[in-house]
Amino acid sequence: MSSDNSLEQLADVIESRKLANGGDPEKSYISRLFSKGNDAILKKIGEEATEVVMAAKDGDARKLTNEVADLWFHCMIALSAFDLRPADVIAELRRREGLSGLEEFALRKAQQRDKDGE
Ligand SMILES: N=c1c2ncn([C@@H]3O[C@H](COP(=O)(O)OP(=O)(O)OP(=O)(O)O)[C@@H](O)[C@H]3O)c2ncn1[C@@H]1O[C@H](COP(=O)(O)O)[C@@H](O)[C@H]1O
Repeated sequence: MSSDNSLEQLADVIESRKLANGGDPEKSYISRLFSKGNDAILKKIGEEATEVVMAAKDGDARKLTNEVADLWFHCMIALSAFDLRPADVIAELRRREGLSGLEEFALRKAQQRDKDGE
């Protein structure tokens, strides 16, 4: 199974856990998080990102894998809250393929200068 498929399958589960789709905060962690609102979801992303940094600093590869999984999972809940899908993020990454980060940065700065000069 491709990783794209795994992410899309998890996104389907997350979608099904929305309260509007019958998700039950008593039975589902995801539904409980949705019931707490966007701030709670974003707070979890901040916590999980910090845990990723700590695991990497500790040099603990297994912990890093677990923490990145937690981070991706909570980012997917945030995407779902904004009615976005993993495919939207993958499309954005594909759009960037072949464009060096440094080139992209220079392009963005030039566009900003043009905009400021308007
Ligand atoms: N991939 C995950 C997944 N990853 C992490 N988590 C939960 O995310 C929570 C956050 O972890 P923390 O380390 O912050 O622990 P916590 O107990 O919440 O800590 P505090 O917030 O209380 O500080 C934990 O309860 C994990 O169980 C997940 N919960 C669900 N899934 C997937 O979502 C599916 C549906 O889950 P439910 O919505 O619970 O049915 C599952 O079958 C899984 O496939």
